[in-house]
Amino acid sequence: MTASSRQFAPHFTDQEDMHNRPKVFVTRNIPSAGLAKIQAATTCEVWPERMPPSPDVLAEKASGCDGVLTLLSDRIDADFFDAVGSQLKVVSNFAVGYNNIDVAEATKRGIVVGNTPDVLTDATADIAVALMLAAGRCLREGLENVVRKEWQTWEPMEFIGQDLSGKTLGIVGMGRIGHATAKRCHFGWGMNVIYTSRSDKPESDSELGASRVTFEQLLADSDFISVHTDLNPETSKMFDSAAFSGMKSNAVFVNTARGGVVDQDALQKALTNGEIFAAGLDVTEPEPLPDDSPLRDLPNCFILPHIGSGTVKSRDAMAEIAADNLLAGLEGKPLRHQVTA
Ligand SMILES: NC(=O)C1=CN([C@@H]2O[C@H](COP(=O)(O)OP(=O)(O)OC[C@H]3O[C@@H](n4cnc5c(N)ncnc54)[C@H](O)[C@@H]3O)[C@@H](O)[C@H]2O)C=CC1
Ligand SMILES: O=C(O)C(=O)CO
Repeated sequence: MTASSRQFAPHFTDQEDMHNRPKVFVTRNIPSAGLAKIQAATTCEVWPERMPPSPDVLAEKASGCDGVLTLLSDRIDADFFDAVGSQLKVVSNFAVGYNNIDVAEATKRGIVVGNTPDVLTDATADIAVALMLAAGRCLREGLENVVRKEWQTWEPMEFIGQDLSGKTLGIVGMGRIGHATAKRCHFGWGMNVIYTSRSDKPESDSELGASRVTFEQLLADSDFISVHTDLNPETSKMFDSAAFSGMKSNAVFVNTARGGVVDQDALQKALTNGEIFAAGLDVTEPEPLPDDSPLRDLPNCFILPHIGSGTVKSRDAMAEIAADNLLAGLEGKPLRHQVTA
Protein backbone atom coordinates (compact mmCIF):
# COMPACT_ATOMS: atom_id res chain seq x y z
CA MET A 1 0.00 0.00 0.00
CA THR A 2 1.43 3.39 -0.95
CA ALA A 3 1.47 6.43 1.30
CA SER A 4 -1.23 8.02 -0.81
CA SER A 5 -3.52 5.02 -0.65
CA ARG A 6 -3.18 4.97 3.15
CA GLN A 7 -4.08 8.61 3.21
CA PHE A 8 -7.22 8.24 1.15
CA ALA A 9 -8.62 4.77 1.91
CA PRO A 10 -11.76 5.09 4.06
CA HIS A 11 -11.51 3.02 7.22
CA PHE A 12 -13.99 0.26 6.52
CA THR A 13 -13.35 -3.22 7.90
CA ASP A 14 -14.65 -6.61 6.85
CA GLN A 15 -16.86 -6.70 9.91
CA GLU A 16 -18.55 -3.47 9.04
CA ASP A 17 -21.98 -3.66 7.49
CA MET A 18 -21.59 -3.52 3.70
CA HIS A 19 -24.60 -1.22 3.63
CA ASN A 20 -22.62 1.51 5.37
CA ARG A 21 -20.12 1.65 2.59
CA PRO A 22 -20.39 4.38 0.03
CA LYS A 23 -21.92 3.27 -3.23
CA VAL A 24 -20.00 3.90 -6.43
CA PHE A 25 -20.32 3.13 -10.12
CA VAL A 26 -17.19 2.60 -12.22
CA THR A 27 -18.05 3.03 -15.87
CA ARG A 28 -15.48 0.55 -17.26
CA ASN A 29 -12.97 -2.01 -16.14
CA ILE A 30 -9.74 -0.19 -15.20
CA PRO A 31 -6.35 -1.51 -14.03
CA SER A 32 -6.47 -3.30 -10.68
CA ALA A 33 -3.91 -0.83 -9.30
CA GLY A 34 -6.93 1.44 -8.82
CA LEU A 35 -9.93 -0.84 -8.99
CA ALA A 36 -8.80 -3.02 -6.07
CA LYS A 37 -8.59 0.04 -3.82
CA ILE A 38 -12.11 1.08 -4.77
CA GLN A 39 -13.51 -2.41 -4.30
CA ALA A 40 -11.88 -2.67 -0.88
CA ALA A 41 -13.52 0.50 0.38
CA THR A 42 -16.91 0.79 -1.30
CA THR A 43 -19.90 -1.06 -2.59
CA CYS A 44 -18.88 -0.89 -6.17
CA GLU A 45 -20.45 -1.84 -9.47
CA VAL A 46 -18.18 -1.96 -12.52
CA TRP A 47 -19.67 -1.73 -16.01
CA PRO A 48 -18.47 -5.03 -17.47
CA GLU A 49 -18.85 -4.38 -21.19
CA ARG A 50 -16.38 -3.17 -23.80
CA MET A 51 -18.71 -0.49 -25.13
CA PRO A 52 -19.63 2.41 -22.83
CA PRO A 53 -23.06 2.49 -21.20
CA SER A 54 -25.57 4.69 -23.02
CA PRO A 55 -26.37 8.00 -21.26
CA ASP A 56 -29.64 6.51 -19.95
CA VAL A 57 -27.98 3.38 -18.62
CA LEU A 58 -25.12 5.43 -17.15
CA ALA A 59 -27.61 7.63 -15.29
CA GLU A 60 -29.57 4.58 -14.11
CA LYS A 61 -26.44 2.82 -12.85
CA ALA A 62 -25.12 5.96 -11.12
CA SER A 63 -28.47 6.69 -9.58
CA GLY A 64 -28.21 6.71 -5.80
CA CYS A 65 -24.40 6.54 -5.93
CA ASP A 66 -22.08 8.66 -3.77
CA GLY A 67 -19.36 8.66 -6.39
CA VAL A 68 -18.68 7.73 -10.01
CA LEU A 69 -15.46 6.92 -11.81
CA THR A 70 -15.84 8.00 -15.41
CA LEU A 71 -14.03 7.75 -18.73
CA LEU A 72 -13.53 10.48 -21.31
CA SER A 73 -16.30 8.89 -23.39
CA ASP A 74 -18.90 9.39 -20.63
CA ARG A 75 -20.82 12.68 -20.86
CA ILE A 76 -21.36 14.09 -17.38
CA ASP A 77 -23.65 17.12 -17.52
CA ALA A 78 -26.68 18.72 -15.89
CA ASP A 79 -29.02 16.00 -17.23
CA PHE A 80 -26.80 13.35 -15.68
CA PHE A 81 -26.67 15.17 -12.33
CA ASP A 82 -30.47 15.66 -12.37
CA ALA A 83 -30.97 11.96 -13.05
CA VAL A 84 -28.60 10.50 -10.45
CA GLY A 85 -29.75 12.31 -7.32
CA SER A 86 -28.35 14.73 -4.81
CA GLN A 87 -26.14 12.33 -2.83
CA LEU A 88 -23.44 12.32 -5.54
CA LYS A 89 -20.27 13.82 -4.02
CA VAL A 90 -17.51 13.10 -6.49
CA VAL A 91 -16.83 12.46 -10.18
CA SER A 92 -13.38 11.00 -10.74
CA ASN A 93 -12.32 11.06 -14.39
CA PHE A 94 -9.86 8.40 -15.57
CA ALA A 95 -8.09 10.96 -17.80
CA VAL A 96 -6.29 14.27 -17.54
CA GLY A 97 -8.69 15.88 -20.05
CA TYR A 98 -12.11 16.62 -18.55
CA ASN A 99 -13.99 18.25 -21.42
CA ASN A 100 -16.56 15.42 -21.06
CA ILE A 101 -17.62 16.87 -17.70
CA ASP A 102 -19.54 20.06 -17.04
CA VAL A 103 -17.32 21.12 -14.14
CA ALA A 104 -19.17 24.41 -13.56
CA GLU A 105 -22.43 22.50 -13.15
CA ALA A 106 -20.78 19.99 -10.80
CA THR A 107 -19.31 22.80 -8.68
CA LYS A 108 -22.68 24.55 -8.49
CA ARG A 109 -24.08 21.34 -6.99
CA GLY A 110 -21.18 20.84 -4.54
CA ILE A 111 -19.79 17.85 -6.46
CA VAL A 112 -15.99 17.67 -6.74
CA VAL A 113 -14.26 16.56 -9.94
CA GLY A 114 -10.86 14.85 -10.19
CA ASN A 115 -8.48 14.05 -13.06
CA THR A 116 -5.15 12.25 -13.60
CA PRO A 117 -2.41 14.65 -14.79
CA ASP A 118 1.38 14.14 -15.09
CA VAL A 119 1.54 10.34 -15.05
CA LEU A 120 0.61 10.13 -18.76
CA THR A 121 2.67 13.07 -19.98
CA ASP A 122 5.65 11.04 -21.24
CA ALA A 123 3.52 8.31 -22.81
CA THR A 124 1.42 10.86 -24.71
CA ALA A 125 4.44 12.91 -25.82
CA ASP A 126 5.95 9.68 -27.18
CA ILE A 127 2.84 9.10 -29.30
CA ALA A 128 2.97 12.69 -30.58
CA VAL A 129 6.55 12.09 -31.76
CA ALA A 130 5.59 8.68 -33.18
CA LEU A 131 2.87 10.41 -35.22
CA MET A 132 5.31 13.06 -36.48
CA LEU A 133 7.55 10.28 -37.75
CA ALA A 134 4.73 8.08 -39.04
CA ALA A 135 2.96 10.86 -40.94
CA GLY A 136 6.15 12.71 -41.94
CA ARG A 137 7.88 9.57 -43.26
CA CYS A 138 4.91 8.05 -45.14
CA LEU A 139 4.72 4.99 -42.88
CA ARG A 140 1.11 4.26 -43.76
CA GLU A 141 1.85 4.15 -47.49
CA GLY A 142 4.93 2.02 -46.85
CA LEU A 143 3.13 -0.46 -44.61
CA GLU A 144 0.14 -0.75 -46.93
CA ASN A 145 2.51 -1.35 -49.85
CA VAL A 146 4.01 -4.32 -48.01
CA VAL A 147 0.72 -5.69 -46.67
CA ARG A 148 -0.94 -5.51 -50.11
CA LYS A 149 2.06 -7.31 -51.62
CA GLU A 150 2.74 -4.36 -53.96
CA TRP A 151 6.40 -4.11 -52.95
CA GLN A 152 8.38 -4.82 -56.13
CA THR A 153 11.76 -3.17 -55.72
CA TRP A 154 13.68 -0.38 -53.96
CA GLU A 155 11.95 2.81 -55.01
CA PRO A 156 14.15 5.85 -55.60
CA MET A 157 11.16 8.17 -56.10
CA GLU A 158 8.49 6.78 -53.77
CA PHE A 159 7.74 7.08 -50.05
CA ILE A 160 9.71 10.30 -49.78
CA GLY A 161 8.96 12.11 -46.57
CA GLN A 162 9.99 15.04 -44.40
CA ASP A 163 13.06 15.36 -42.18
CA LEU A 164 12.64 16.32 -38.54
CA SER A 165 16.28 17.28 -38.01
CA GLY A 166 16.84 20.99 -37.76
CA LYS A 167 13.21 21.79 -38.69
CA THR A 168 10.79 24.05 -36.83
CA LEU A 169 8.26 22.52 -34.47
CA GLY A 170 5.17 24.54 -33.54
CA ILE A 171 3.56 23.50 -30.27
CA VAL A 172 0.00 24.70 -29.79
CA GLY A 173 -0.60 24.64 -26.03
CA MET A 174 2.73 24.58 -24.18
CA GLY A 175 1.47 22.71 -21.11
CA ARG A 176 2.81 19.47 -19.62
CA ILE A 177 2.52 17.29 -22.75
CA GLY A 178 3.41 20.15 -25.11
CA HIS A 179 6.66 20.76 -23.22
CA ALA A 180 7.51 17.04 -23.06
CA THR A 181 6.95 16.71 -26.82
CA ALA A 182 9.05 19.79 -27.56
CA LYS A 183 11.82 18.46 -25.32
CA ARG A 184 12.02 15.21 -27.26
CA CYS A 185 12.15 17.04 -30.59
CA HIS A 186 14.61 19.73 -29.47
CA PHE A 187 17.13 17.39 -27.85
CA GLY A 188 16.48 14.44 -30.19
CA TRP A 189 16.41 16.15 -33.58
CA GLY A 190 17.75 19.63 -32.84
CA MET A 191 14.39 21.14 -33.74
CA ASN A 192 13.73 24.83 -33.30
CA VAL A 193 10.66 25.19 -31.04
CA ILE A 194 8.01 27.89 -31.28
CA TYR A 195 4.69 27.82 -29.43
CA THR A 196 1.40 29.46 -28.66
CA SER A 197 0.10 29.56 -25.15
CA ARG A 198 -2.19 31.58 -22.94
CA SER A 199 0.85 32.81 -21.00
CA ASP A 200 4.63 32.97 -21.40
CA LYS A 201 6.45 29.74 -20.55
CA PRO A 202 9.85 30.81 -19.21
CA GLU A 203 10.86 27.19 -18.50
CA SER A 204 10.31 26.20 -22.12
CA ASP A 205 12.11 29.34 -23.29
CA SER A 206 15.18 28.70 -21.15
CA GLU A 207 15.35 24.89 -21.37
CA LEU A 208 14.50 24.54 -25.05
CA GLY A 209 15.36 27.96 -26.46
CA ALA A 210 11.67 28.13 -27.41
CA SER A 211 9.79 31.31 -28.31
CA ARG A 212 6.16 32.25 -27.94
CA VAL A 213 4.63 33.49 -31.20
CA THR A 214 1.18 34.33 -32.52
CA PHE A 215 -1.00 31.52 -33.85
CA GLU A 216 -0.64 32.91 -37.39
CA GLN A 217 3.14 33.03 -37.13
CA LEU A 218 3.25 29.49 -35.79
CA LEU A 219 1.18 28.25 -38.74
CA ALA A 220 3.38 30.07 -41.23
CA ASP A 221 6.77 29.06 -39.78
CA SER A 222 6.30 25.47 -38.58
CA ASP A 223 7.34 22.34 -40.46
CA PHE A 224 5.65 20.19 -37.83
CA ILE A 225 2.65 21.37 -35.77
CA SER A 226 1.68 19.41 -32.66
CA VAL A 227 -1.50 20.24 -30.75
CA HIS A 228 -1.58 19.94 -26.95
CA THR A 229 -4.29 22.31 -25.73
CA ASP A 230 -7.23 21.18 -23.72
CA LEU A 231 -10.56 21.34 -25.58
CA ASN A 232 -12.33 24.53 -24.52
CA PRO A 233 -14.55 27.10 -26.25
CA GLU A 234 -11.45 28.97 -27.48
CA THR A 235 -9.75 25.90 -28.95
CA SER A 236 -12.86 24.25 -30.40
CA LYS A 237 -12.30 23.92 -34.19
CA MET A 238 -9.32 26.31 -34.03
CA PHE A 239 -7.81 24.32 -36.92
CA ASP A 240 -10.21 25.38 -39.66
CA SER A 241 -9.68 25.97 -43.38
CA ALA A 242 -8.03 29.35 -42.72
CA ALA A 243 -5.57 27.69 -40.34
CA PHE A 244 -4.67 24.92 -42.77
CA SER A 245 -4.23 27.37 -45.63
CA GLY A 246 -1.85 29.36 -43.40
CA MET A 247 0.50 26.34 -43.09
CA LYS A 248 3.48 25.39 -45.25
CA SER A 249 2.80 22.84 -47.99
CA ASN A 250 5.40 20.54 -46.38
CA ALA A 251 3.74 20.86 -42.94
CA VAL A 252 2.94 17.76 -40.89
CA PHE A 253 -0.02 18.28 -38.55
CA VAL A 254 -0.25 16.15 -35.41
CA ASN A 255 -3.10 16.06 -32.91
CA THR A 256 -2.97 14.11 -29.65
CA ALA A 257 -5.20 16.58 -27.75
CA ARG A 258 -8.88 16.24 -28.65
CA GLY A 259 -10.59 15.75 -32.02
CA GLY A 260 -12.81 18.78 -31.34
CA VAL A 261 -9.93 21.23 -31.91
CA VAL A 262 -10.00 20.35 -35.63
CA ASP A 263 -12.54 21.04 -38.35
CA GLN A 264 -12.15 17.61 -39.94
CA ASP A 265 -13.72 18.58 -43.27
CA ALA A 266 -11.13 21.35 -43.56
CA LEU A 267 -8.35 18.91 -42.64
CA GLN A 268 -9.53 16.43 -45.24
CA LYS A 269 -9.50 19.15 -47.92
CA ALA A 270 -6.05 20.36 -46.89
CA LEU A 271 -4.68 16.80 -47.10
CA THR A 272 -6.38 16.10 -50.42
CA ASN A 273 -5.43 19.39 -52.07
CA GLY A 274 -1.79 19.26 -50.97
CA GLU A 275 -2.16 22.33 -48.77
CA ILE A 276 -0.26 20.34 -46.13
CA PHE A 277 1.92 17.23 -46.45
CA ALA A 278 0.36 14.84 -43.93
CA ALA A 279 -1.47 14.47 -40.64
CA GLY A 280 -1.09 12.18 -37.65
CA LEU A 281 -4.10 11.89 -35.36
CA ASP A 282 -4.49 10.06 -32.06
CA VAL A 283 -7.84 11.75 -31.47
CA THR A 284 -10.83 12.45 -33.69
CA GLU A 285 -14.39 13.70 -33.37
CA PRO A 286 -16.30 11.46 -32.97
CA GLU A 287 -14.32 8.48 -31.71
CA PRO A 288 -14.29 6.19 -33.52
CA LEU A 289 -14.52 7.99 -36.86
CA PRO A 290 -17.54 6.83 -38.87
CA ASP A 291 -16.69 3.95 -41.25
CA ASP A 292 -17.28 6.23 -44.23
CA SER A 293 -15.12 9.12 -42.97
CA PRO A 294 -12.88 10.15 -45.89
CA LEU A 295 -10.01 10.67 -43.43
CA ARG A 296 -9.81 6.90 -42.97
CA ASP A 297 -8.91 6.43 -46.63
CA LEU A 298 -6.35 9.18 -47.11
CA PRO A 299 -2.87 7.68 -47.50
CA ASN A 300 -1.31 10.79 -45.95
CA CYS A 301 -3.45 10.59 -42.80
CA PHE A 302 -2.11 8.30 -40.07
CA ILE A 303 -4.79 7.63 -37.46
CA LEU A 304 -4.50 5.86 -34.12
CA PRO A 305 -7.40 4.85 -31.83
CA HIS A 306 -6.64 7.30 -28.97
CA ILE A 307 -3.74 5.40 -27.40
CA GLY A 308 -1.65 8.33 -26.11
CA SER A 309 -1.67 7.23 -22.47
CA GLY A 310 -1.61 3.53 -23.31
CA THR A 311 1.38 2.19 -21.44
CA VAL A 312 1.31 -0.16 -18.44
CA LYS A 313 2.96 2.41 -16.19
CA SER A 314 0.71 5.30 -17.21
CA ARG A 315 -2.56 3.42 -17.09
CA ASP A 316 -1.71 1.87 -13.69
CA ALA A 317 -0.79 5.28 -12.31
CA MET A 318 -3.94 6.84 -13.78
CA ALA A 319 -6.02 4.11 -12.11
CA GLU A 320 -4.36 4.76 -8.76
CA ILE A 321 -4.90 8.49 -8.92
CA ALA A 322 -8.48 8.10 -10.12
CA ALA A 323 -9.16 5.71 -7.23
CA ASP A 324 -7.53 8.03 -4.70
CA ASN A 325 -9.52 10.98 -6.06
CA LEU A 326 -12.75 9.00 -5.80
CA LEU A 327 -12.11 7.78 -2.25
CA ALA A 328 -10.96 11.21 -1.06
CA GLY A 329 -14.08 12.81 -2.53
CA LEU A 330 -16.28 10.27 -0.76
CA GLU A 331 -14.68 11.22 2.54
CA GLY A 332 -14.88 14.96 1.86
CA LYS A 333 -11.08 15.21 1.80
CA PRO A 334 -8.97 17.14 -0.71
CA LEU A 335 -8.45 15.23 -3.97
CA ARG A 336 -4.94 14.46 -5.22
CA HIS A 337 -5.92 16.30 -8.41
CA GLN A 338 -9.08 18.35 -8.38
CA VAL A 339 -10.20 20.42 -11.36
CA THR A 340 -12.05 23.70 -11.25
CA ALA A 341 -14.27 25.39 -13.83
N1 LIG B 1 -4.20 11.35 -26.74
C1 LIG B 1 -4.24 11.02 -25.46
O1 LIG B 1 -4.33 9.85 -25.09
C2 LIG B 1 -4.18 12.08 -24.44
C3 LIG B 1 -4.70 13.33 -24.69
N2 LIG B 1 -4.60 14.32 -23.75
C4 LIG B 1 -5.10 15.66 -24.08
O2 LIG B 1 -4.01 16.57 -23.95
C5 LIG B 1 -4.45 17.73 -23.29
C6 LIG B 1 -3.29 18.43 -22.62
O3 LIG B 1 -2.85 17.71 -21.50
P1 LIG B 1 -1.77 18.37 -20.51
O4 LIG B 1 -0.58 18.82 -21.29
O5 LIG B 1 -1.58 17.45 -19.38
O6 LIG B 1 -2.58 19.67 -20.03
P2 LIG B 1 -2.02 21.10 -19.63
O7 LIG B 1 -3.15 21.77 -18.95
O8 LIG B 1 -0.73 20.97 -18.92
O9 LIG B 1 -1.74 21.79 -21.05
C7 LIG B 1 -2.72 22.39 -21.85
C8 LIG B 1 -2.18 23.73 -22.27
O10 LIG B 1 -2.99 24.29 -23.29
C9 LIG B 1 -3.03 25.70 -23.05
N3 LIG B 1 -4.12 26.32 -23.78
C10 LIG B 1 -5.43 26.33 -23.47
N4 LIG B 1 -6.13 27.07 -24.37
C11 LIG B 1 -5.21 27.52 -25.27
C12 LIG B 1 -5.28 28.32 -26.43
N5 LIG B 1 -6.44 28.82 -26.86
N6 LIG B 1 -4.14 28.58 -27.11
C13 LIG B 1 -2.95 28.09 -26.69
N7 LIG B 1 -2.82 27.32 -25.59
C14 LIG B 1 -3.94 27.04 -24.89
C15 LIG B 1 -3.17 25.79 -21.54
O11 LIG B 1 -2.88 27.08 -21.05
C16 LIG B 1 -2.15 24.74 -21.10
O12 LIG B 1 -0.85 25.30 -21.00
C17 LIG B 1 -5.54 17.22 -22.33
O13 LIG B 1 -6.46 18.24 -21.98
C18 LIG B 1 -6.19 16.12 -23.13
O14 LIG B 1 -7.27 16.63 -23.87
C19 LIG B 1 -3.98 14.10 -22.56
C20 LIG B 1 -3.46 12.87 -22.26
C21 LIG B 1 -3.56 11.75 -23.15
O1 LIG C 1 -6.11 11.48 -20.25
C1 LIG C 1 -6.64 11.91 -21.30
O2 LIG C 1 -7.09 13.07 -21.38
C2 LIG C 1 -6.76 11.03 -22.45
O3 LIG C 1 -7.10 11.47 -23.51
C3 LIG C 1 -6.47 9.59 -22.33
O4 LIG C 1 -5.54 9.27 -21.44
